[in-house]
Amino acid sequence: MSTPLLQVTDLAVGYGNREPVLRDITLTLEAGEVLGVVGMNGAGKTTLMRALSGSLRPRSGTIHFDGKPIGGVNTADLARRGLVLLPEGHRVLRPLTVDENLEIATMALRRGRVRRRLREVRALVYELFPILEQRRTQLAGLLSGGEQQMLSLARAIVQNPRVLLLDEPSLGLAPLIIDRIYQSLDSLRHQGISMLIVEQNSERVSTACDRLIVLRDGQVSAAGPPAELQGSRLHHAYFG
Ligand SMILES: Nc1ncnc2c1ncn2[C@@H]1O[C@H](COP(=O)(O)OP(=O)(O)OP(=O)(O)O)[C@@H](O)[C@H]1O
Repeated sequence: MSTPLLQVTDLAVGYGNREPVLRDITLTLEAGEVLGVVGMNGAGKTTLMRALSGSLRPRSGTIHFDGKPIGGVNTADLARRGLVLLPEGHRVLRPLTVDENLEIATMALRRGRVRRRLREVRALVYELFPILEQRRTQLAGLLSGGEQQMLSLARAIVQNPRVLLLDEPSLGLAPLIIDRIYQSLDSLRHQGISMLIVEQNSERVSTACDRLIVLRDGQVSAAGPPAELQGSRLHHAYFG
């Protein structure tokens, strides 16, 4: 079997001197796969994302990306290697226009050929989200919540990810907009981007992922194909 893109083994993560929030976390993300991670409030989902994206150092255990250990590697270096986090909430530069938001994200890539990359990025992003093209000269802070989430996702895509870590991409959005976001995730998947999607509610992510992992109280309480994690099994995994 090929090496998984992400391999997390016996991971423990915590804050300060307190007891670890996450314990014994073992999971894999294969190339081309979409993995859903769900669980109720406080289960540790965001903490997992922080550990995977380099903002929290593991207490113990290992994280490998593309076969190499990455525990302790910082977020910017991980993004350059292709492991990119879309954090919770809409991270856009509110006083700048949509187009400027894309431009800044592209310039942050540091290497040359920014102009050419910017042309590619615009073509890709505006095909994925035609509404953003209509709004390209509008200030990001004046966009709707859904449009800000699209722009936030666009800024992540600019970084050319191999793996996208998405922390509650549907948070606070209307059902129609959530569908729009998930459609775009589906097309990114067809472009070869692997994803780990965290959601509090399993309903929407279950339709989009190959495998679902449930976290409860900092540990994996169930894992399997979404079709097998439903009803009382899912309820028990969430609540015990
Ligand atoms: N910066 C922090 N400092 C200390 N404790 C924290 C910090 N962030 C989270 N925690 C604690 O870690 C535990 C897990 O929180 P986390 O945010 O990872 O859960 P979550 O599953 O993402 O919840 P939510 O769905 O509400 O975002 C909680 O008990 C929380 O209080």
